[in-house]
Amino acid sequence: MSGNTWGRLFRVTTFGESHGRALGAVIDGCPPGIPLSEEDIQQDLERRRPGKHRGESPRKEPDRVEILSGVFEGLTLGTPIALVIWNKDPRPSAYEPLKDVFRPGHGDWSYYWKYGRRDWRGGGRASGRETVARVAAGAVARKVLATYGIEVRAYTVALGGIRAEKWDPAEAERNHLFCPDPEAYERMCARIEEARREGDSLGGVVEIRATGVPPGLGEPVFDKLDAELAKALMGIGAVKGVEIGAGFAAAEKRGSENNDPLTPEGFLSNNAGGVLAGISSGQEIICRVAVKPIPSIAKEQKTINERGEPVTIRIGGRHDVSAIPRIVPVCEAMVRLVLTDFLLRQLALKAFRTHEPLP
Ligand SMILES: Cc1cc2nc3c(=O)[nH]c(=O)nc-3n(C[C@H](O)[C@H](O)[C@H](O)COP(=O)(O)O)c2cc1C
Ligand SMILES: C=C(O[C@@H]1CC(C(=O)O)=C[C@@H](OP(=O)(O)O)[C@H]1O)C(=O)O
Repeated sequence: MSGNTWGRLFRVTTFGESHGRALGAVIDGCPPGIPLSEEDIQQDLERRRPGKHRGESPRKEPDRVEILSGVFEGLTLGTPIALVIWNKDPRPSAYEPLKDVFRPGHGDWSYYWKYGRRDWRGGGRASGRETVARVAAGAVARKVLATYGIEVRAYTVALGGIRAEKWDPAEAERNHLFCPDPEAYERMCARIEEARREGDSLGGVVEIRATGVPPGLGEPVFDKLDAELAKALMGIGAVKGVEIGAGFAAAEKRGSENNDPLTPEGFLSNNAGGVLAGISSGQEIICRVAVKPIPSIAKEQKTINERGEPVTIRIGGRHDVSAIPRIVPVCEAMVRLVLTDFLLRQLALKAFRTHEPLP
């Protein structure tokens, strides 16, 4: 396994480099009969696309997806779905001066040691641009999950030290805000602008919530739902930590505070974040990811080149000040891929348990 494929029953392979010809995904295992159009996928890609706001990379990528296979007369066929997004605005020449220099914090150094050579054009496959393919695949998962009433939404809850105090997704959606607290949103935007002027970058925290998840999704030991969520989210570039439910705060609580009491009307709290013993409890699934500041910054940094010589660099080019907000739809996509895979596994188990006849 080359590490480019995700999932067991709903399998996703992504391909492509940031400054190559195209990126894309092949999805194997999507059930037949799901309505799917390029427009369905496009709406998710639009939220991730660079160049929309100040503080985001100004690279102008239309990020138009083409469905090459697996869909006929507007419905999935059950056969592999191939999606492609052509790169329209690569500018590899901007990376010529960095060709043999390792940018601190990026994948240049570690890719060099793994492969012995690397695509120096913008981080190649280590680029955040790879996530366009995951968001495209995640849109297909969104359509599958919708047939069971499962929805996933994510928002930024902290950025550059500013915390959201409110969770008002309806308001955020109405005004296209990446943060569910409009007041914190304004301060976050100002903080991004400030960091941009200083030639620096910012990190933050994204919270992802999944509603409508039935109890029973997950596996008991290695493929625990929380383990797979953590793996999927940690697999996004710049993500450095994952919490489920109370997460690290659970370590500070007593059992009497941390347990979620059960009543005939349901659970009284959700410190578990919707996962018990690796299997969904039927409560909302809640995860948070810690996103590090963007490594490519205009401020002066010390590094070395491939000959081991010391070099001082200031990185120019078209970089985001923060992976937030563009990472928000990527987090949603990854959670959708995990839930879709587990939904299909549980449906297979349920059909067997109830001995549903085959045609
Ligand atoms: C949506 C998104 C956008 C990103 N934009 C940039 C960027 O403009 N410049 C940059 O140097 N890194 C950017 N990154 C972060 C790097 O891709 C990431 O730091 C790199 O792959 C190294 O991986 P690691 O941070 O997980 O160690 C972005 C990441 C994501 C997910
Ligand atoms: C192009 C996208 O993000 C890129 C992520 C990225 C990186 O190093 O991660 C670096 C920048 O690209 P470039 O290689 O052109 O300098 C960003 O623009 C995208 O997300 O579509």
